[in-house]
Amino acid sequence: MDVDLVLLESSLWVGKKRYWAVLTGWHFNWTERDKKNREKMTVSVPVSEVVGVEVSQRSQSEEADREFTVFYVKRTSSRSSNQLLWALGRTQFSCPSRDLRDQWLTQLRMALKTHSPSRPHRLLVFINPFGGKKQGSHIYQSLVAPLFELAGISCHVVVTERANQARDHILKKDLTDFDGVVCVGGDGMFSELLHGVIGRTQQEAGLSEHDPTLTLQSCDLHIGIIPAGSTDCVCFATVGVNDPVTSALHIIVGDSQPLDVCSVHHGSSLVRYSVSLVGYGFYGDVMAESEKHRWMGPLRYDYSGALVYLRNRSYAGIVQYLPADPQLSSPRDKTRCLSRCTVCSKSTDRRLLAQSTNSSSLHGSQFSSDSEGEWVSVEGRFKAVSLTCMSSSCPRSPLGLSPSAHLADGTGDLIIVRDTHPLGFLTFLHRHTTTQDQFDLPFVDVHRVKAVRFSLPLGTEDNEDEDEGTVKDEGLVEDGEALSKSGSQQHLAERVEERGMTNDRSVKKKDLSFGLCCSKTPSVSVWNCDGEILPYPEILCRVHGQLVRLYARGIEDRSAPPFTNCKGRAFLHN
Ligand SMILES: CCCCCCCCCCCCC/C=C/[C@@H](O)[C@H](CO)NC(=O)CCCCCCCCCCCCCCC
Ligand SMILES: Nc1ncnc2c1ncn2[C@@H]1O[C@H](COP(=O)(O)OP(=O)(O)OP(=O)(O)O)[C@@H](O)[C@H]1O
Ligand SMILES: [Ca+2]
Repeated sequence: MDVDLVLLESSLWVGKKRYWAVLTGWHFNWTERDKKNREKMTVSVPVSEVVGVEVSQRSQSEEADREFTVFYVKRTSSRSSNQLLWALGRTQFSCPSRDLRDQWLTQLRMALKTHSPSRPHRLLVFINPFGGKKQGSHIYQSLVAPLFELAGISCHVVVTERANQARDHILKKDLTDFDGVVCVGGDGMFSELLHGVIGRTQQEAGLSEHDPTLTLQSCDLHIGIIPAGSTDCVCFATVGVNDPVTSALHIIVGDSQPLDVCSVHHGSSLVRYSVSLVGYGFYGDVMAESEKHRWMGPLRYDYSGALVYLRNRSYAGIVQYLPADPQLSSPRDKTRCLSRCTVCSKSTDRRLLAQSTNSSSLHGSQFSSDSEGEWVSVEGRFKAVSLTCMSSSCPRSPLGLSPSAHLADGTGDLIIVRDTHPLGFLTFLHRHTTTQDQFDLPFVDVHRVKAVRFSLPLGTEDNEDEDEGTVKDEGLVEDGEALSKSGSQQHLAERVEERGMTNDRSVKKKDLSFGLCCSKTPSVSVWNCDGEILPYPEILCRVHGQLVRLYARGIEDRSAPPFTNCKGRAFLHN
């Protein structure tokens, strides 16, 4: 039963105003009282959102000895975008006596310990000094580190010197002291942490990541994201805004958001994990093109997007998918996955039930296609084929690639854009930036799925060397590790070009060797996997429900009804 017992209550002063303050296990409330002792507005802070409590920093004086300051999460609106931000609120209280001040300090600190137990105490922080606008180190030092210090979190900070350093650190070093890992960077940095955390967990559980039918072990180590990249899609889609202070506060209060992860396989090897976009055709070509223009920073995507759009390419392929249960939800049901989403909670319940009824546990058990239903096949020419495990909203597209996708329902949304005239495709793209339905177009289909397979029709040029062997055989996976960006990304991009798959330069290369017969546009594209290029078209994707946990709580619903206090009176939530 949810009994909200009073731990401490007394009169307190804030400036010249007198308040009646009440601390229960769940809330710290203070209500202004006028001279006639009538109650005015109450401010209420959930104990779970108290960041810290401090004695007065002023030089010792009798007055200062009776003061304490409470720091807490305060919700504000961004002036430019009207998004909900979290900021640090602070209120300095003055007590009638030093004794009472000490009681408040003790009770508040105790309430924090007992009623907010999932907070991290020690974090491993990786800063990419070169992500986005190269502000990672500055953002961390000026905005984040002071908040962690205030909250009593101790951090081991690694400023990366190379790509994949964070991933390798997580895979190999002793992590026993850490409650979570945090990246200061963009989606690429998040992806490093994702691969490190999943890989480490499977190593310790003795499970092979390469077998797409295995149910992987979900990861306990939480991941925090301080956005400092170019797109920061994972942060935006799980928090609702790209703001370092908001993200730092979600980490401090120990929020926990499960997240679906898609494993991408080629031949008999795992290639990568993805949480946001596995995209072929347009998004693959944009990523391949944008790697050549990294120096432009975040603008490279618009520039490359326009170039690729103007090329007006489409690609032949066979898309097969395993549909999710249509009774549970639909990508066109116009709902949004918000904080405490019921669709995701039901998925959690089903997972827990499956675990408890399975004699051992779900981990390591087989995902059998037979028991999972029938594969559906679609063959044709496509402008874009995209799979996303979540909405993939970002500042460029505030509702995302699939506005009704769920963060933690164990499914992904497959978006198939068939070949169409350029104006139609532009309409589709443009709708990502508005509230218009991008799926309400005759050449677009969207399906909620558990797995996807993509292959090339027989006779497609790339088939010649595609079926030669696994990814490993081609030397693209080193020691069974997932592919990585930057250094190896460069290498991959070169290989892509050599194979004449993505861009005009590659066509020229082919022209040199094959003459006129190959002056047509490339017949295959590449996959964009959360910003990484996969230079072979034939892949199998499987969605793993709630494989990792982030320090986030999903997007908060701004239209939620106002809180009421224990006496039923309306009050302000800080
Ligand atoms: C008319 C305006 C159309 C604007 C269309 C905007 C659509 C935006 C959709 C964004 C979806 C982001 C999904 C997130 C993916 C991340 O995991 C990944 C890693 O960070 N980022 C990208 O792949 C980065 C992908 C970036 C894709 C940018 C595409 C920009 C298209 C611009 C088209 C211009 C046409 C102009 C015609 C002359
Ligand atoms: N010190 C480093 N030097 C070079 N590359 C690095 C370094 N540290 C990390 N990286 C790599 O840089 C890549 C890009 O970084 P990051 O994701 O932080 O920024 P971004 O690409 O600008 O943002 P986004 O991924 O959101 O588009 C990552 O894939 C990461 O592996
Ligand atoms: Ca999902």
